Amino acid sequence: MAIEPVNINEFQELAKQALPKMYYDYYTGGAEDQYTLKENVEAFSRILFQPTTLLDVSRINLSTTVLGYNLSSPIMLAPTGCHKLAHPEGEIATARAAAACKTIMVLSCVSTCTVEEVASSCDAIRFFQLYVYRRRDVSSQLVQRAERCGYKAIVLTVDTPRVGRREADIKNKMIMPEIPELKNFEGLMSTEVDSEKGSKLEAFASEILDPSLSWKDIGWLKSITNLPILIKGVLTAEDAVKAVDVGVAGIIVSNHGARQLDYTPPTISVLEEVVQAVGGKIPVLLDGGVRRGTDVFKALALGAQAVLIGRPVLYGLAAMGENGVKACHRDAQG
Ligand SMILES: Cc1cc2nc3c(=O)[nH]c(=O)nc-3n(C[C@H](O)[C@H](O)[C@H](O)COP(=O)(O)O)c2cc1C
Ligand SMILES: CCCCC(=O)C(=O)O
Repeated sequence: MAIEPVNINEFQELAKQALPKMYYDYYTGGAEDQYTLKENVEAFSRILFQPTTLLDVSRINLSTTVLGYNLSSPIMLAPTGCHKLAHPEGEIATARAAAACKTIMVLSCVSTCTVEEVASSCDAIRFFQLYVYRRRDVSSQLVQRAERCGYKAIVLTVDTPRVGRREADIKNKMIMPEIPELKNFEGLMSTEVDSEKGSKLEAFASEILDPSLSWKDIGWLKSITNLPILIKGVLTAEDAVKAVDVGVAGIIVSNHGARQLDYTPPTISVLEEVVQAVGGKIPVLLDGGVRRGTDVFKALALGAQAVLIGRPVLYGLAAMGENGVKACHRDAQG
């Protein structure tokens, strides 16, 4: 079916046609029953507008700022792993699209282009997403490399003490990280997995991720970087208050695109609670299920400074490379 995509769902269809089933399932899937996966999208549909009319909308301005950086619209690119599974140019194509769209790209630390390659490919504003490894020295070297090559903030993901049970990946025996290489770790840590059963990603992650990560480690992270730190994976007022107390620069309300703990609430349903707890002290961002402009508007109306899109970027990349990412960023406004 040759279609001219006009929205993210149509890009998803193109990505499905373009990708081997193993990779499409990895990108699109969620954890366990995928209850939260559906809810992330459907919870947006349950919020309706009460529009007022006869307002002058002849001049509108979608631009905003995040941590002082100017964005053309309040839609950033969420960190997602392994872009070379979608397209041979990998994260470089994504970064170029981010630069063209004047938005911020958050580079995943499980990327298939190195932090340096992405940095030198274009002048996109980049944040660096961090997982904390059992080998703290590997985490700190990555943070220092990101800082040296101009990343503007560290996004610490806190919802992944281990990788969620993604049943499609288990069935498919998902072979990432062997193909393609997780280039950031070259010379730092082996990415070979000694497991013939199930998802290699899950086996790899349980070997490397530090499940003891806790609030006290924010102090450690602050001690190794001067960059502002955002915490990604907050879903309650209680954690939002703790995040403010430990002095981070921002919060991302996220359930990891429903790939981690299933039966967490859809992100849009807890946004208001988090925003109220934060009380304007630091910016609150949101990701999870954002597929079009009305979703973005709902998140802003409930207090988010901006949103991030995860899968839409991968669908665009798989369908049409850099141009596809640009088109999906545009379609997320429409
Ligand atoms: C294939 C895939 C890989 C991801 N990899 C990462 C990652 O490396 N680090 C991270 O913090 N979040 C990761 N995420 C979660 C995203 O940053 C984001 O929270 C989520 O995709 C948002 O939901 P959406 O896909 O519905 O937009 C990943 C998500 C997907 C779909
Ligand atoms: C070790 C984590 C791999 C990337 C990831 O976060 C995801 O697939 O959701």
